[in-house]
Amino acid sequence: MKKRVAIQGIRASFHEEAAFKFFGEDIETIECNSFKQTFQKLEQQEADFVVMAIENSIAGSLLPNYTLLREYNFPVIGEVYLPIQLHLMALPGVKFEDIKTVTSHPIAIRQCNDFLDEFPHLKVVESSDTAACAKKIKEEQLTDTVAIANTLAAKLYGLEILERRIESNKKNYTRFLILTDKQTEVENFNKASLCFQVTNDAGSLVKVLNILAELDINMSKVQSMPVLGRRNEYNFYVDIEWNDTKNYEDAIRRIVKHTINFSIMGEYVKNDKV
Ligand SMILES: O=C(O)C(=O)Cc1ccccc1
Repeated sequence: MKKRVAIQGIRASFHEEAAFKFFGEDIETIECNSFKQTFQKLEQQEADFVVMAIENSIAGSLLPNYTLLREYNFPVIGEVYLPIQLHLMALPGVKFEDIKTVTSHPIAIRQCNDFLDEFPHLKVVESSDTAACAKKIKEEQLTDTVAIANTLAAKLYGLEILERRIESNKKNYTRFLILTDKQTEVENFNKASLCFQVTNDAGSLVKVLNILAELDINMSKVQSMPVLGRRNEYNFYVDIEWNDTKNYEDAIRRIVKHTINFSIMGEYVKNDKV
C-alpha cells in the first residue's frame, strides 16, 4: 500500500514537493485545509505521515506549528529542506499585458517582492496555498489572473510559465518536518529536536548550553515561544546535532536535571542539503 502523507494544501503545493523529495513520488497525498487537520488525520489513522513546514529562510519560523508539535506529541522522524523556486503562470495563450491579478501563498508573495514592485498596477491576492491558486485559474478559466507557484503546479493544472524564477533571493529554502503516529526507531540518527522550559532566573538557559558545548554538540536552531498564561516563561525548542551518540545520551541525562517539562520531540537523520 502507498504511504499516505497528509499535507496542508493541495497536490502540487510546496508541501507535496517536499513530500516527494523525502518519500519519492509513489505516495498518496492527503490534502488538508489546515496544519491542525494534518495532525487529526494522523490521529484518526487516515494518514501515515505528516509533512509540515517549520521554517522559511525569509519569513522565519512558523510559530503555530511549534505549538502543534508540542500539543500532539507525534514524533518527528525526519526533515527535508526544499529550495523555493517560484514561477509566474497563467492559462496558455494569456499575455503578461492581460494580467490584472497575482495570486499566491503569503510566503511565496513575500519572496517575490522585487519582481512585484516592478509592476505596481497588479493586484496581489493572498491564498491558502500556491497550487490552489493555479487550480483555480484552470477551473475558472481566469484569463486576467496569474499564480506564483512551482513547476509541479504548472504541469498538473495545465498552466504556462510566463516568467521563471521570480523569487528575489535565489537561495531561499523552507525546512519541513516529517512526523508519524507510530513510535518509529530511526536508525543511525544524528539529530534531535528537543523542547523544554527553564526556570526564570540567572543563568538557567546557559547551564543547558554549557552542557551542549562541553559535549561537542552543535545547536543548529533555537526557538522560544511564550508559555500561555505565564509571563516571562518560555518553551525552548532546540535542534541539536552530534557525531558521537554517547555524547548525545550524556547530554540528555544532564539536561533533564536542569529543565522543566523536557521532551524529545524526535530523533532523526540530519538531512539539510537544499
Ligand atoms: O503554498 C504552498 O505551496 C505551500 O505548500 C506553503 C508554502 C508556500 C511557500 C513556501 C513554502 C511553503
